[in-house]
Amino acid sequence: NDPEPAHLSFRSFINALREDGDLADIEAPIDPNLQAAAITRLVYETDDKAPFFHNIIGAKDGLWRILGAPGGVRKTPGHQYSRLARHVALPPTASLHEIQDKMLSATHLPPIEPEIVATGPCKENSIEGDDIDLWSLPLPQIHQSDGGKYVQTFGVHILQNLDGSWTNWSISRAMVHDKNKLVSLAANPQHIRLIHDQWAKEGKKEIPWALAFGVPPTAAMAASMPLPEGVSDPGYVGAMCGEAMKMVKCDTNDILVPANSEIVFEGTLSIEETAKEGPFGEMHGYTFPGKSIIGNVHKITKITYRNNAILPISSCGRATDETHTMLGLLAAARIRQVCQDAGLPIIQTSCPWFAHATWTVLKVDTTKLRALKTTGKEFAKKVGDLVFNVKAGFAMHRLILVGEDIDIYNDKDVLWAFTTRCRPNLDEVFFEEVLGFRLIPFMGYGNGDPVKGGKVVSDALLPVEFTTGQNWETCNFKNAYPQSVQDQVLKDWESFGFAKLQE
Ligand SMILES: Cc1cc2c3c(c1C)C(C)(C)C[C@H]1C[C@@H](C)[C@]4(C(=O)NC(=O)N=C4N2C[C@H](O)[C@H](O)[C@H](O)COP(=O)(O)O)N31
Ligand SMILES: [K+]
Repeated sequence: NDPEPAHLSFRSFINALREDGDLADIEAPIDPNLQAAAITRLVYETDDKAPFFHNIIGAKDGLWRILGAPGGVRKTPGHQYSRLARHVALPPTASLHEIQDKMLSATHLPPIEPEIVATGPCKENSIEGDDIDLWSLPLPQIHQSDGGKYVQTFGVHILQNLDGSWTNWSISRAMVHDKNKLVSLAANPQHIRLIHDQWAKEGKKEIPWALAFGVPPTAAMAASMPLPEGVSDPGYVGAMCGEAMKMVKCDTNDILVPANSEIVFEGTLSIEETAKEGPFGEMHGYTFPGKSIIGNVHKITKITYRNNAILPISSCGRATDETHTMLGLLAAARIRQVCQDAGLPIIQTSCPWFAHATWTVLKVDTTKLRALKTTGKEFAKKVGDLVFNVKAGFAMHRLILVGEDIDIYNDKDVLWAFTTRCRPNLDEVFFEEVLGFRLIPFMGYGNGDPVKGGKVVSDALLPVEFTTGQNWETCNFKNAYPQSVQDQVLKDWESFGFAKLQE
């Protein structure tokens, strides 16, 4: 067991899940070819416990056990988001808004730079040079039609800009390309792409790189979040946790990795060498068999790993997996921050799972809105012009504006407001000149430019909310009856033979 708490140690995190009754310890031999990912996929689709595979067929010398669904959702009422909460040292009952708040909490704090330690658990074992043969490892096949073995679906890529003033962590998938090579996808406007292009412009041939699996959970959350360019993840996470992240230097380059990482791939990201990447079962729920694109090649010079190392995997696809609960939720969080920093009256933002991280719902402070003396059209354009031109907004293709009476983390509330308060076309502002997200099928496999436009701000605020405020009575049990009648109904409810009401 690690001395660090769950948010700072992947192993402590797994133990915390077990204590929460949120871990399925699976001792049976499990095939890394499809079986582990298929179990993980069904876990996401049934909101069940995180699967921990102790006996992966083909595992040797401690490589590896597998943990699936690190950021999945639970069906346990009141504890639906406890796995995400454990990533950020919040209680298992934490709400999505509280998890977003925690991830935004260091936005205006000075960074707490990492502490460099001489060694750590990630150095317990190593393989280097010609001894590296990824094909000999129990590589997971995540989906049947993937173009290769996606060993990387939940590790953290670590790169620095040219002068080392910025360290970027990010999660991007990568598949095995050769015995010591991976090929990854990171397109514009991702920071891996931006850093890659910076080095290329200086005529460099390769970039020092590391890929750390099984990092402190808070680090995985930060890696999934679009922090502003130039904000180093280690210092941000240090400020968030109130203590320096313990990092060790790679043996074959100067990149720093979390000292208790389960597995570390050290090496370089090639500037010139590219290879076919994909297809991959995507976050929007589709695989287009046989469709591959060109990715960047990473060359591994050394692998270091803990005894009995654990590989985390995300078997992404139809909701609800980490590409919705982390990518979507945290992009929405940054959209809130960007709006607030621009002085817009946005108090909460959500990313409904059913929208597969293509929608962000923004809750507006309509008292402040009325003080702006603006109209729906004007306000929607203002929000879209801001959000669709910052990195945090790149994956989102619809923003929905709603008032305070909507619980934006409740799908029924969101859809009720959207279907009844937003008049198609008249209450919507369309954006065709902004960056679009190719991975969404209506973009990459649809009509029109795959990487430009196709975005909209849907104003689901009624005009009266811009002038004098809500003038309607919601026609539901809580709002259409006097409290005395509601109390009587609730008192009699079960005695009349009805089922116990959920809280
Ligand atoms: C949590 C998560 C986030 C992901 C991905 C995944 C998971 C689990 C997996 C690997 C399962 C699936 C794909 C899906 C795919 C989108 C991609 C990717 O392959 N390429 C990419 O460019 N961005 C991805 N992200 C989003 C990315 O981490 C965030 O955008 C983050 O802000 C990047 O950091 P910077 O802002 O500092 O640039 N992958
Ligand atoms: K990031």
